[in-house]
Parts: sequence; structure tokens; C-alpha cells
Amino acid sequence: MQDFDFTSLNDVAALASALPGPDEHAARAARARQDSLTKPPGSLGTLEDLAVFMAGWQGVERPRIEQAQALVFAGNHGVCARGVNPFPQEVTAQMVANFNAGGAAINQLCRVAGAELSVVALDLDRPTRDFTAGPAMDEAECLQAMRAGWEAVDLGADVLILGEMGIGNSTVAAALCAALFGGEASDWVGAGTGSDAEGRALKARVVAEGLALHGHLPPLGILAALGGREQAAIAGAVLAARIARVPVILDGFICTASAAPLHAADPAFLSHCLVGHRSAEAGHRRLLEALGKEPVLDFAMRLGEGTGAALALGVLRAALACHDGMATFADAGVSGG
Ligand SMILES: Cc1cc2ncn([C@H]3O[C@H](COP(=O)(O)O)[C@@H](O)[C@H]3O)c2cc1C
Ligand SMILES: O=C(O)c1cccnc1
Repeated sequence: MQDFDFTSLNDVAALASALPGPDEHAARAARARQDSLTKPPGSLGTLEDLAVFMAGWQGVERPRIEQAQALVFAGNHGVCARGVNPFPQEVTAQMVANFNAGGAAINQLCRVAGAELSVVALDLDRPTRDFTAGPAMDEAECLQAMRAGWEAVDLGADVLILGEMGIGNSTVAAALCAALFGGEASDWVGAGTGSDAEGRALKARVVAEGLALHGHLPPLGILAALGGREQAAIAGAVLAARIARVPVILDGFICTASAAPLHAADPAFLSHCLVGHRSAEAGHRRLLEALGKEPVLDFAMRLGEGTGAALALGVLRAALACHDGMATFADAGVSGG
């Protein structure tokens, strides 16, 4: 893959005109294989669609997952000065230490699902600016974080799982969604780590202030002005994977919202992305509708870190095991319908 110099957000948006598509020939061959396997056609439902999706992006009839990369990006947010976060901001760095020690939920789920986890902490001691006072990041800061995400991607991976850690970022995600897709601030605000009704009302007021300042910007301008470093890094990783045709599993509300500015710039940017689960965070249902994506799982989870995406990797592996390992009617001597 050619390098990209990240000199302007306009250049990033312009990448949309030269994106490689999935391999339609491989996808058709995979669909035909599904129809030849020893089961009534279509009876494995979404497992069949997942296998065909993977075949298209990997460009082979029988896709494999030998190397699954999981990336968790962490960042800190100036908007925490507004009191939108029940937990203190130090928890971001403390959780990064916990990830590195193997003690978080994402560590266990990656181990079970067979994904190799890397954590990328982005300037945790230098939070972004409070978006109700000005842009959270300027263009150069946003591009730098996007580049960090891009460079973290293993282009040889068979699938990429994305997650985030950043105290206060449920407010950031709500602001991104409201600016990109419209509606009231309160439509997108949820409990996050446990904000009560009063806390959620404060979050909605803060998001509305951010919208009034930055809501008019183009999608990637919105990412810079309302997002944080881990949101920009997730967008950069999604972009690198898209260009290298590495399929991606996004996580919950916050991870999906981080990729949403790319969708708003051009929906083709996210055509290689599955969403691992529907988070219990209030805005995720609405966001998935805006993106036109059905999640793999709906498990009432609302943690972040990439946990829902890692869990969905197990389903993806199951889909490929059936696709690859099942006998055809001809092989097994089973009579067709
Ligand atoms: C111990 C702990 C572990 C976490 N792991 C993910 N998050 C999640 O919660 C945060 C967003 O919620 P809010 O906007 O309410 O701060 C993010 O860091 C997200 O990844 C966590 C939060 C906590 C407290
Ligand atoms: O769905 C998410 O991404 C989420 C929800 C609440 C808190 N942290 C993350």
C-alpha cells in the first residue's frame, strides 16, 4: 500500500475517489460454495453472509482468519472540564496500564477469540481542548492522530478489531453523531459509565453547545472540532484497512461514532466494516440506522474497549469454519432438494 502524507483533511476526504472495492468474483464464488454445502440453501442465515463478506474483502473463495489484530486507542478529553464524566480522567491512563497488564475485559475476550491486542495511548497527559470553548483539535492535531491510527494497522492481518478508551468520550461520540446526522443532542446522549438523569441533561447541554460552535463544519472538520485523538486514530485505522482491503469489526457506540465522519464524507469508506454488536448506549441504535448497518450481536453490553467487536470475532470464526469445513452435497453423497 502506498504511504499517505496526511497533509490536509481535504486530501483524506479525496481518498474516497480511489478506493479498491471488494473482489466480486471471490464473493460470487463464496456464495456459490455456500449453496453447494450440505444444508438447505440459506439455512445458516447471517453466518453465510459473513463468509461471503470476508471472501470479498480477502479476495478468496475460502477466507481464513490466521492473524486477527485488535487495536485499542486511548485519549483524554478537554470536555471533562464540564463534569460530563462520572469517573475521573486519570482512569484512562490507569486502564491503559490495566490493558498492558492483561487485567481488562478486552484482554480476556481477545484471548478467547484469538486476537492479538495492541494498545496505543495518544498523548494522555495532553487532553484535547474543551469543544465548548473552541475546536478540540486543530487540523494538524487531528491528522497526527489519524496517522497514528493508520500506522498501527498490520496490513497483513486477516481481520482488524477496533476499540477505544477515553474517559468522557461518550459525550464526544454523542456530539459527533448529532453534528453528522442531525436530531437533538438528547437523542444521542446516554448514560456512558453511569450518568444519572441530571448527568445526562448536562451532557445534552454540553453537546448542544458544541453543535452551536462546530455543527456547520464538513464531516472531517467535525471529527477534528468535536472528536478526540482516539476517535481520529480509529478513523485513520479504518482508512488504512479500507485501502489495504482488510475487513474491520467496529465495536460499540463510541467506536462506531469515531468511524462515522468517514461515512458522512463517503459511505464507501466503511464498506469493509462490520459492527460487532449493538451497544446498550442509547445512541447506538440510531447510529446503526444512520449507517445502514446491522450489528453481529446484541448482548446488552456497554463497555467499549473493543469488547463487543472481540466477541463478534468468535461468530466470524464460526462462519468461516462452516464455510471452509462443511462438505458439499457432491462430496458427501447427500441428495439435493
Ligand atoms: C473502569 C472503566 C473501564 C472502561 N473501559 C471502557 N470504558 C468506557 O467508558 C468511557 C466512556 O464513558 P464516559 O463518557 O461516561 O466517561 C470510555 O473510556 C469507554 O471506553 C471504561 C470506563 C471505566 C470507568
Ligand atoms: O458502546 C460503547 O462504546 C460504550 C458505552 C458506554 C461506555 N463506554 C463505551
